[in-house]
Amino acid sequence: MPAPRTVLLTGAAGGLGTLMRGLLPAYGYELRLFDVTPIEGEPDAITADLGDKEALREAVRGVDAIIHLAGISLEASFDKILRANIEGTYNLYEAAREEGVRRIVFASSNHAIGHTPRPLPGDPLIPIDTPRRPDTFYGLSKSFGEDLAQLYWDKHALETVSVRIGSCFMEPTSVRMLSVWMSPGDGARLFHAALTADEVGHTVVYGSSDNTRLWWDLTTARSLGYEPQDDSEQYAEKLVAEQGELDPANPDHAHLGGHFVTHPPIWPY
Ligand SMILES: NC(=O)C1=CN([C@@H]2O[C@H](COP(=O)(O)OP(=O)(O)OC[C@H]3O[C@@H](n4cnc5c(N)ncnc54)[C@H](O)[C@@H]3O)[C@@H](O)[C@H]2O)C=CC1
Ligand SMILES: O=C(O)[C@H]1OC(=O)[C@H](O)[C@@H](O)[C@@H]1O
Repeated sequence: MPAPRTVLLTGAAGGLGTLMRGLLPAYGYELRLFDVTPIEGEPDAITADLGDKEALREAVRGVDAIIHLAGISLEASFDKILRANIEGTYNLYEAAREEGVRRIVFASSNHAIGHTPRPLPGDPLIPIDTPRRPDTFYGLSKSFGEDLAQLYWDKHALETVSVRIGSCFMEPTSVRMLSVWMSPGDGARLFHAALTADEVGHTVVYGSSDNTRLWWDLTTARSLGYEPQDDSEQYAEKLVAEQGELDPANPDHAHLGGHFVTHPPIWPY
């Protein structure tokens, strides 16, 4: 596939979308922005809901690829998750199929496998083909998104890289995040690799930096050409001093999904 140039960025108003709006243009992409929340200073951004099939069809028309970040990013009622993440992602894939878009990079999440026990020091890394074990309706919607991506590859030759993102923020803010953090710079490197790698079919990868305390295997991400540059360990001393090391007897620390397993943060809207 020729390297994409015009890329639709859904969820462009959100935290990750804002970081990627800042970083991806340096790779030569022209971003078309889409979000239900208006974006200040971006008069050309498309302000629409993932439930608006006509707006989606227009938004995807003529783009070379899509980075799909839009949706509810924490736990919410099943009805809300159904509309935004399940139906919304389906609507996006249908629009992409109808308009002949060749590749989607899907923001999946570690919460699709959040109920997996976290590896203890010395245990093997979690492989990419570990069974899905969602920790929330939110994680379940990401599991659905990965299956939808597989269906659209097998049936319609629409390619996807599903990125099971750990935590992509400026800095890690918890001891758990030392294992799952993806620096914004590494996030942009990974999205760029996912947009440009040859023949990805449907490839699932973990999205994180090359953290000293990494829990999962980055082999499939690296196979796309991703070369992470960052490691959360520089933040470890401060965070461990404040919070202590993870305690395997604490249910909030026992699984990949952390407190999403026991006390998931609820989406505010
Ligand atoms: N930031 C992170 O560390 C991680 C993020 N992700 C995924 O990456 C994506 C982006 O995450 P964040 O930026 O952190 O979330 P966020 O909540 O800051 O941004 C999500 C954006 O999607 C938009 N949105 C929600 N429902 C919509 C709808 N029905 N139609 C159109 N737009 C809608 C919101 O307005 C918001 O701007 C999400 O899909 C999230 O599940 C996954 C794992 C970790
Ligand atoms: O596990 C995590 O830390 C992250 O996972 C996600 O899927 C959420 O969208 C993000 O807000 C969390 O911070």
